[in-house]
Amino acid sequence: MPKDSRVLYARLMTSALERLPELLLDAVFMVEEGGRIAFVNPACRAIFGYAPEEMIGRVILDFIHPDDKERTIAEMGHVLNGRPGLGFENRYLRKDGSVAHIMWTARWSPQDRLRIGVARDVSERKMAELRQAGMLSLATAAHRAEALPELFRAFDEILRDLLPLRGMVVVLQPGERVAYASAHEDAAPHEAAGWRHVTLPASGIAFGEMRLDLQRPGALSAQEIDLLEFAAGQAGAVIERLALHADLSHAARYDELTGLPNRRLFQDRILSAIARCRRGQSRGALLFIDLDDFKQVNDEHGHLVGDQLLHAIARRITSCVREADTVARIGGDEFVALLENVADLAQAEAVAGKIRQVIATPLALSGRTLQPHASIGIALYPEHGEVIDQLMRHADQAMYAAKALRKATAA
Ligand SMILES: Nc1nc2c(ncn2[C@@H]2O[C@H](COP(=O)(O)OP(=O)(O)OP(=O)(O)O)[C@@H](O)[C@H]2O)c(=O)[nH]1
Repeated sequence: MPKDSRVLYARLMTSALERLPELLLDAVFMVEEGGRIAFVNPACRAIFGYAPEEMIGRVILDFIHPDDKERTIAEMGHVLNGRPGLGFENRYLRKDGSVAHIMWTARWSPQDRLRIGVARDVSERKMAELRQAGMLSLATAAHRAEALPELFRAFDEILRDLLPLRGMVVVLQPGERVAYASAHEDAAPHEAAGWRHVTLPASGIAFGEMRLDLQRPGALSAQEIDLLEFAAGQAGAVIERLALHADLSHAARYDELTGLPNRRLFQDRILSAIARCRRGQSRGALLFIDLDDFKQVNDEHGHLVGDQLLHAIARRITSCVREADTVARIGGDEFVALLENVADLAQAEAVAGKIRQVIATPLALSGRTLQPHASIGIALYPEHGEVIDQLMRHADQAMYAAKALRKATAA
């Protein structure tokens, strides 16, 4: 290099080096042993929102996010003991109150008795990582949820770390039923403007809304809106799954035509009724009710009228027993009634007589009048059996005997 060029180059280098603190995009700090800031370059304004003169002379810990103070003090101790700090990350509070995620390199200069630190704003990368982790947490919570309040409580907690969220209300259709609420008492009503409403969708239908009380409702970033929509999509899928589960679980235990418990649920009910009778040393009765000549109704008037009759019979039997008693449909035209705290056989017979009588009331169906009849067999706990099979067999046989007697009398 010619001498003139070398001189020019050296001059340029000196000038650039002199202006280096202003040119750097990272913030360079010099911090005294006690933590007081001795110097910071102008880059601090873009990163922290403060001018250098607002930071110099103050203790650096005052700017740190309260939750990160403890581990930052520990890290400072390591640097002071001569271990260079590389890649340490913590959070600072900007002048506007928002959070800045910072990555540090720092070393202790013994002869200057200063800690030299270079701070890089990694907020964008950090937020992207947190959002990614947040989405995973939302999906996991959605996968695990067995009830909606539990789901929205988890969502509330996850979203609070990622959004300026103050409170959340979830309303479901129909009827705007509030499924979850964590809003502050002094918050504006969640129907008011200022709350952000996000639709809960599933299979193209809106199930309701998540309503969010945000510190800056109008100024969410595209990524924050994506996150909210992801949460809403996950919640919609859970609502759909729980509704389907409720449907299936109901269908497994109840008879579709009459709405009465089916044979399976009846088995559970009779088991617990027997246990209660045993504990309370009380008596229970099992009534086996079978319609007479029901096949004829189907044959003469059609299956639909048969269905309507079964539905009406279910209502009629139910009207004769106490609320705590169980009426179930266990077969085509077979019903059972489970009566607890029965004094004696006479009392069970009185209920059976009432059922027989109510069933026999003439019934107008699709323009015809039907007069159904039923045969009823009774089994008493513990006299006729102490386990289900014995009781069922006894009631079944008693019903057949009653039916045979009726047929013989009618003949
Ligand atoms: N409409 C309708 N019919 C049903 C249903 N389930 C079973 N059935 C019919 O109920 C009838 C029961 O017939 P049976 O057990 O012979 O009883 P029944 O005609 O009442 O004769 P007895 O009990 O001897 O008096 C059959 O024809 C079945 O097809 C149902 O859900 N709806």
